[in-house]
Amino acid sequence: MSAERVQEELTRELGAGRAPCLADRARLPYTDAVLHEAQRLLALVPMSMPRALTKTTRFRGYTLPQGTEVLPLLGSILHDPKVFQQPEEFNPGRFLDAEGKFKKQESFLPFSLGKRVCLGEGLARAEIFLLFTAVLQAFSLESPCPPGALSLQPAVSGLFNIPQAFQMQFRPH
Ligand code: HEM
Repeated sequence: MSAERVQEELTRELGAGRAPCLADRARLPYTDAVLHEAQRLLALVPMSMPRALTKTTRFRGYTLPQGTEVLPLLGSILHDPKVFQQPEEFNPGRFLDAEGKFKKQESFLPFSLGKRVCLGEGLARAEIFLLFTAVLQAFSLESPCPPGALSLQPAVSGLFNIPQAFQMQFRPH
């Protein structure tokens, strides 16, 4: 989906007026979908944190001895083509149902899951929503070069996926 189209939809949904608060999330499904899709595509922590097996385990025909290090590949879940078709494309529609309501995806796991799930998930999700909605409601964002020329591939990929640096113009609405 083109950057212009996403921005148009966001401007339509957010409108002008006071900056949204967390209670507004439910009435801003498109915005929520855009923020989920940005997190999915970036996959900030692609390998989660290393684990070690506490006991010898049989898995898919292999015997893995106690102590084996395991790296859960969150990036491969977030880019799984069986769940997210054309996973390298930015498409907020993945998180919307036919009526335009926000649709949860079980495979949306940028914060991992289980006992060691990210402790800051609630805070991070709140901050992302509040910051982006406040900025997008007050400004139009424009790229000095054609948005299609910007690479969505991370500049560095390791423990974290670090996005490419790019320039952006902020114009007040
Ligand atoms: C978009 C932002 C963030 C993402 C995508 C993220 C993602 C993650 C991931 C994937 C893990 C590894 C979980 C695992 O081992 O299975 C983790 C762990 C952790 N995160 Fe975050 N995180 C974010 C922001 C934050 C913030 C803002 C805080 C604190 C205020 C935070 C605190 C922690 C802590 C303390 C752990 C270790 C939990 C444990 O091992 O028990 N994170 N995070």
